[in-house]
Amino acid sequence: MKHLPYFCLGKMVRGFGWGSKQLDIPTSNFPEQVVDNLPPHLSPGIYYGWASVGNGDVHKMVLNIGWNPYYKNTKKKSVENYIIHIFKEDFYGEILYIVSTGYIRPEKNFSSVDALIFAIQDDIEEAKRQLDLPEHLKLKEDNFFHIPENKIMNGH
Ligand SMILES: Cc1cc2nc3c(=O)[nH]c(=O)nc-3n(C[C@H](O)[C@H](O)[C@H](O)COP(=O)(O)O)c2cc1C
Ligand SMILES: Nc1ncnc2c1ncn2[C@@H]1O[C@H](COP(=O)(O)OP(=O)(O)O)[C@@H](O)[C@H]1O
Ligand SMILES: [Mg+2]
Repeated sequence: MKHLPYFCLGKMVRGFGWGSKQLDIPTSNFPEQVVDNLPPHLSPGIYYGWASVGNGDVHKMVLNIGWNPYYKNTKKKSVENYIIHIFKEDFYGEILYIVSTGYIRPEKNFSSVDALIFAIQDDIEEAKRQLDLPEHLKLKEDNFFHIPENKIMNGH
């Protein structure tokens, strides 16, 4: 996609609480300000890229932009990341820095929660493979991940 890579950052907020409870795949959700400021040409769907919590280590991630059709969330567009790393605790309120480097697929509806989980696991495997390719790997070292929190103006 020609508008990638897409860089963005924001303070993590609470979502619907479905990610860890029902799917065992927690997703850190961006605030409304980030969702409303997405470039219009960035299509909803599943992406992969790199993420860092509060200037910490940079990890592989998968990103979902959309309306979670399985949960019939038609009202509120969400932008959420599963970071491919085990964290010891939650990090609500911290700043998440991400860069999306590639697109996987559109959001879909599923006939069961297990089918949704399998699809997300496939996305995670695809992300891991793609992000090892040099064109994606190079973004892991981008200076964007080292912007100190006190230098961030208006979320950019
Ligand atoms: C990589 C990835 C792919 C996803 N794909 C879909 C999808 O195709 N359809 C869907 O309804 N939800 C999809 N989801 C969204 C989950 O339904 C979502 O993470 C869940 O609703 C958690 O929401 P919450 O953070 O508000 O609790 C995806 C999430 C991730 C991280
Ligand atoms: N690997 C991870 N990726 C993303 N979020 C994680 C991860 N591990 C722990 N978390 C925490 O889990 C929270 C999200 O859980 P989730 O069940 O999706 O709830 P919510 O609906 O509030 O987003 C994140 O905000 C973050 O603090
Ligand atoms: Mg979430």
